[in-house]
Amino acid sequence: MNQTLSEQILSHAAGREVRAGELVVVRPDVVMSHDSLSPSIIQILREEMGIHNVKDPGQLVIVFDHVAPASTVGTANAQNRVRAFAREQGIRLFDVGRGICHQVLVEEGIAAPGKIVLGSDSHSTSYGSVGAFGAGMGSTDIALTWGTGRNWLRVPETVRVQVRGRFGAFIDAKDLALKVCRELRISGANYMAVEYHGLDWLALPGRQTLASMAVEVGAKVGILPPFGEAMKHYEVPDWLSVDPGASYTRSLEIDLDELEPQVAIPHAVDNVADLAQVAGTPVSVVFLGTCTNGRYTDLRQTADLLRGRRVDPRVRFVVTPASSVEMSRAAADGTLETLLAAGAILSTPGCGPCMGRHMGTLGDEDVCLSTANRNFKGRMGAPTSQIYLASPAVAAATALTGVITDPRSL
Ligand SMILES: CC(C)[C@H](C(=O)O)[C@@H](O)C(=O)O
Ligand code: SF4
Repeated sequence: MNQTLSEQILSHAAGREVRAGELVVVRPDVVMSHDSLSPSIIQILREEMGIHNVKDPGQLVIVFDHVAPASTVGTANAQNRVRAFAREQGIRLFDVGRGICHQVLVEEGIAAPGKIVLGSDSHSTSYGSVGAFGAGMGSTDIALTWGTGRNWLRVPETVRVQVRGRFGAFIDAKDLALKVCRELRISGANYMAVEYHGLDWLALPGRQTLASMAVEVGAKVGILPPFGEAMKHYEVPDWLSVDPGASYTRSLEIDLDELEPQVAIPHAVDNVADLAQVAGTPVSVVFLGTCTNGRYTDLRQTADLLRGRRVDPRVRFVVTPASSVEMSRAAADGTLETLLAAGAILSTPGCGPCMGRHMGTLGDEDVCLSTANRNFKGRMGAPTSQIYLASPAVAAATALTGVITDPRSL
């Protein structure tokens, strides 16, 4: 034994004991793709690889989330082609409005402890929130898996993040994720797994925030052991455990008792500072959403801070729930009503303006405080726009004042 979580999962899949650095050929349990890349995956499969049918339709899932509903005739036609392909091949498809792929696969129980879930999306690290080996791959690799049912992987080395203490008021998993980006930097865990320990008490949404952002330090996988409160209804395979003898490439310790609200400053996710350093920066847009922070708990926390107040008139406050399920929960208990009464603009569940393609694209000189995971130049629209990344609590405080604000000061 003496294995990291990734080594255990890949050993199980390979049918032999493997170690970091080895290559394995595996049959992933799930292969996810979305509206953004499925058209090119179909083209690569059929035209470049000359394979007409997918090997195992039951292994595949397609989710329409990136530009959903379609914004142009081109995207509408592309989505229709993917719908026809999925019907013809018998592939499960979650259509427009169901939500962001990473949220949907967790909600549906498709991503589960010990499974290998490959996705045509870099934030497929998200599946590590439930103890799956979740990894992103490009269109060609995903097409190969569609055609053969298999793919190869290099067993990743692992960075261990040992967490102590508890979050202070208005500080949460997003601040921890940004702090990890600050410490490890953008390529600090290139092709590695980031394994979080000491968070058995953390609820599922926070686990998802952490796992989704692992890719921002270059990681192939971001994984939390599937044990503790949030995982008590999950079935964990008996071969998967936390192995005290596992060896890690690097260990990082973070004390939550000392963690301040963190903000990523334009234009890099690892350009992170304590909020105090950027407090008072004026913004024109606040965006609450994405696979990192668009869940019910994020909406609820924001609504609690906005209740009975109005968003600053200089700010467009865009809210995009991560899924239809999260949105329904927020509708059922008045969370949405509170957000709307405060002046929020509500959009269809999905990626929303995260990639700048629709529903809130930034114009020249716009400054956005976003709960997303990336703030690269031009990511949400105009190259002259700027994106700051922070937690939902910071987003709420900033929406109220029109300048980057510490929620503890409200
Ligand atoms: C469109 C997709 C391939 C992309 C990704 O891989 O992450 C997107 O989801 C993103 O967040 O930039
Ligand atoms: S919400 Fe943003 S980061 Fe997440 S999958 Fe969609 S585009 Fe990518």
